[in-house]
Formats: sequence, C-alpha cells, structure tokens
Amino acid sequence: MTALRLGTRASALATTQSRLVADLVRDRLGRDVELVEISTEGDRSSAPLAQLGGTGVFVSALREALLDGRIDLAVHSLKDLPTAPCEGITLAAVPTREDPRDVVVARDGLTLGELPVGSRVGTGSPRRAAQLHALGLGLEVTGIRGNVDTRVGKVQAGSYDAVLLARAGLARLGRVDEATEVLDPLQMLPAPGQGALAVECRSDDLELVAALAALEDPHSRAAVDAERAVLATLEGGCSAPIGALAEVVEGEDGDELWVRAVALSHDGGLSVRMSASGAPADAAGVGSRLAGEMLADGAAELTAAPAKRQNA
Ligand SMILES: NCc1[nH]cc(CCC(=O)O)c1CC(=O)O
Repeated sequence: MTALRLGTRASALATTQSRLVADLVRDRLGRDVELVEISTEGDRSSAPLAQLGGTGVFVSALREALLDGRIDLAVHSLKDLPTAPCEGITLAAVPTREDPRDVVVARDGLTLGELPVGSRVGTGSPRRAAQLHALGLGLEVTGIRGNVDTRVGKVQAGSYDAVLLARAGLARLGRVDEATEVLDPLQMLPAPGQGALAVECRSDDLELVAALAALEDPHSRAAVDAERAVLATLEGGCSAPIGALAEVVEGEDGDELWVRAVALSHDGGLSVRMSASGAPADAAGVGSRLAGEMLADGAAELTAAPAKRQNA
C-alpha cells in the first residue's frame, strides 16, 4: 500500500504534533506515513491573528490541501478548529489529550502572584487577557504574537516579565520545565479543545475514516465535544473571551462528564461562570445547555467586541 500523506504546518509545534500522529498511524494502522509541509497565511504574516480572521487561517490551508487530494490526512491543534463543520471533511479522530491547562513562563522563576504590580505580561489571547485582568493583580497585559519559541524568548530577552502559554505546547516541545507556574482552572479556564489534537481526512475517504477510529480516545472526544458546544452556542470564535474545560470522571453509576465554563467582558470586569454535568454520550447536549444558561445570564453581551459594547 502507498504511504499516507500527512499535511503539516512548518512550525516546530506543528511538526512535533504531526510526527506524534504519524507514529500513532504507523503503530495502530500499520500504514506508512509521509509528512507533507503546507504553509499557511497564519505562518507567513506577523499581523495580529484577529486581523487575519483568527486561528482558522492555520486550518484552512491544510483543509484545502485535503480537498485537493494533495494530502490524505491533516493534524491540527483542536483549539484552532472553527466550531462550524467543514463540508467534505471529517474529524476522524481525537487522540488522548494532553494536560489542557495554561502555564506561566515568568522571569526569575516567578508565579503570577509574585509578579510586582505593573509587570508586563504578554498574551495575544482575549480569553487569557480577560482572566488575567479578573485576578486583579495590577498586571499590564499586552499583546504578543509568534510561536512558542519567540514568546518564551521575549521573557528571556527582558521585553516581557511573563507570558502565558498552553502547557500542552511546551510539553510537546520538551520544554515544560520552563513553566514557572501551572494555572489552576479555577483562575484560568483553558480554551475549548486546548491540549487536544484533531485528525481530519476527506469524508469520502471511507476506509481511512473507519481506520482512523483506532486513534480515538473517547473520553478526550467527549470532553472536547462538550467544550466546543459551549463555544458554538455562545457563538464565540477564538477571539472571544470564553474558557471551557470538561472531563470524564468515574461516578457511582458509571462515567460522568463535568463541564465548567466562563464568558468574560474583554476587560475581565464582568463574567458569567457556570458548570454542569451529564452523560458523556450527550457531551454536545451538556455543553450547549450549559451555554444556554449562560446566555440567559447575559453572556453574549459580555463577550461582544469592546467597540460594539460602546455603541450599544
Ligand atoms: N494559539 C496557538 C496554539 N494552538 C495550540 C497551541 C498549543 C497546543 C494546544 O493547545 O493543544 C497554541 C499555543 C498556545 O496557546 O500556547
């Protein structure tokens, strides 16, 4: 059989994630895999992500390559996937998720609470910025872009006192020791899907869709389904200050799915925070009902873009 062509972005994190999935495919499907590099608009430009149309730009080039038949499968960070389904493409597998929490990389080994008032903390994520403001530590939160290496480098160079990152990214790059604090989700709820990978292929590639089920971790899938249902129901993209974290836990009557979510105003001053539980098989229902309650409490008005709120 010919080798499966796995499309990947060129960044260190993307290639690491792609190699990880390639190894899983070789082990569990017994198929040979060849990596094909695809460059995306998000990699080529240094403009703020929100101006490029959000993290979806990382995803679309790989999807085009799939639909064109240049590659057979694509690996994405699941948190970068828009919640709307893509015609002709199937999310064939969600492998076992990494630790979904955010971490701090600060100068001199400091934690957030140890940073002096006025310290410069870099993040390009409205979700992280809003939750940082909500902690009331008097930190100066400023935008930052670039890959993990660039962002950590800016702390080492002294242009930022700290940056916030997904623990999973650092861990996959073998640099998790550089984190100076792992943030408790009580203070910093991660992005929906953070720490999970998405393995996509063409929907009409029925044999591959079926075979890729061997890569699936049902608990990870249930958790990200619930988190993404929260995001979709709140109609938030990657630029909305929305956090969600779900996990499957063993209950008295079998597995239970727990979901926590928060929607904040961009300045972190106001928030709606709720949780719910239900059956893992009803993950999307649990997430969307939770978000429905949050909407009833005014979540949509909070997360609206700052300019829109001023006009309203
Ligand atoms: N925003 C870009 C992005 N997309 C996925 C990850 C990390 C890996 C993951 O969450 O699975 C990162 C970097 C970060 O947020 O620090």
